[in-house]
Amino acid sequence: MAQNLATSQPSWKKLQQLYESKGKSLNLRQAFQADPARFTKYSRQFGDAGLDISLLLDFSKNLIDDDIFAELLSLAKQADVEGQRDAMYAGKRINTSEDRSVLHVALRDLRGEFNINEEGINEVVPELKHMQQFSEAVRSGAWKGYTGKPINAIVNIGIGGSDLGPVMVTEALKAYAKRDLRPYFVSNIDGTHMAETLRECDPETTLFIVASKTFTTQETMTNATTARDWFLQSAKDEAHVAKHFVALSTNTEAVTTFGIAKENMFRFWNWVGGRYSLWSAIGLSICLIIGYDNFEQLLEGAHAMDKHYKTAPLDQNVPVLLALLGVWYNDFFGAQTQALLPYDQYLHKFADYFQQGDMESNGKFIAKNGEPVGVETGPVIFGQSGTNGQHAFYQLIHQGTKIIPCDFIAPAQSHNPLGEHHAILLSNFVAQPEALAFGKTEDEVRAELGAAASSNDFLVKSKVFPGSRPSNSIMVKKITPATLGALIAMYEHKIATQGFIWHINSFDQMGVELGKVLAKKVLPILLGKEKNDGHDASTTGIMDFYLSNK
Ligand SMILES: O=P(O)(O)OC[C@H]1O[C@H](O)[C@@H](O)[C@@H](O)[C@@H]1O
Repeated sequence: MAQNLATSQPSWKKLQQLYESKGKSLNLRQAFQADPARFTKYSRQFGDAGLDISLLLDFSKNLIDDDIFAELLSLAKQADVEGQRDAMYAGKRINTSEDRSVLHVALRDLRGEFNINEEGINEVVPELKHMQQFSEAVRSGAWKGYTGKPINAIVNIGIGGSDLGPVMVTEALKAYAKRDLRPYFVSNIDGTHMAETLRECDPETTLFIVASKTFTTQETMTNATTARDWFLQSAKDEAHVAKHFVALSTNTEAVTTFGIAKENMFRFWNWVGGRYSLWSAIGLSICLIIGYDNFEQLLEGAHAMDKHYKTAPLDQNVPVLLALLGVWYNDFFGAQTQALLPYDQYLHKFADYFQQGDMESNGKFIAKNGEPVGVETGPVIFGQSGTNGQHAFYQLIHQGTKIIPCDFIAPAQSHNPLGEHHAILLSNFVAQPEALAFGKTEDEVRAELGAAASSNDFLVKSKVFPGSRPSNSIMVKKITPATLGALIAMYEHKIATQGFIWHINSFDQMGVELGKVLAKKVLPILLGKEKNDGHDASTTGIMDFYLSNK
């Protein structure tokens, strides 16, 4: 099995040589001067006329040339990205540690085009119908609270994948939101999160959605119990819970034990990973806020990207190209991070969402064969909506000592075309990658400063931008539900492709377990039910401090 490790691919060694011989010193000014066709060569478009999706990926400002690009594509071939991708679409149990198939693509395959055969697949469309009926009843006011009033606040109680997707998408598609239905998302076990939310809610008009794949997550169960207690303080009668609490889960037994009726449960299946679950029943809050038809458009947009990823040749395949460029920096340049920089205020949660999407998927040190992976795996994802990031951390991206590959993302059309705002926003979206790629030389700085340059050499040096700092520019026509669906699916497939190359299992998340187990062990000490012993000196010291200060 060792031959499956990324380092055993012949192209891995060739890429190392290419990095040494020219990658690390590649100069983007010279590359663009030498090749007038560079943009044409290193950009791709993805579109779907029916869904009105147009997407441009310009990857010409990357530290690649034709040899490097060809070798990256060979790496994808040698790592059998296509075979692993096909196994995913075929419902093979590619999540080998948990012996599960990985079928979020099935959630978006409403017409059964992928012919996937797995338990539960036939229930996808009926479950969507259930979501449609329920969301329409709530939105129209036909669904009434226990005193006969319509619902005006939705509180989604969930964490991780049962929170981040709905939060990100409802924010991203706020332009489509029903404004008299206020969305809240309570995730943190910190009582403040629930308390502050409840302060703004009325028990007579609030709908709680308890979202948890497993329905055992401590934060979610504790928050849901607190919400139910709060509700019952007013409603008194447990029979009213049915009008105000619904559950999204794979665990019917735990849902009914919690007291939520079966008909108020929206199901999904264990082949839906938490961080890929916004497309399932976990998306109910999205349906409620933007309406079912828009939710379906989101699914259709993702499906269009799923078809592209499944069928486009590697050198035309947008998620594959993004993945290969990421591997190039992550594994050969030693880049530790990847910045996601959407120039769209509605996408202000995009980077937060893909922190889980990427870091939980690819933060792995063991390869699928049980050996140490031997290469650098997933990057640290961070980001911020433009232009805010520019005034916060871009200094380091432009002039720091680290290489930070950036994805700049922007829509051509704004939902809020106020005066010149959008043109100004886009001028920054265009200028930042340009500045990163081409920089400013010492000669240029001297020419600009004139006489002042000769008296202050440090000033001159401080104003130099080294350039040749890599970025992708991704432009879409507009952030519609379908386009957003395609964008999210694009990154999902990018992440999966990298996992395929690194030969890791991108679909489990064992790394979240140990902390949870230890928290359960120390809780009785913090509650004063057990003595503070049995732990290391540091852990004991922290708990002592807490116990004497609480
Ligand atoms: O939906 P659940 O089961 O409550 O899980 C919530 C989250 O828990 C853990 O942190 C991980 O398993 C995540 O992948 C998951 O999204």
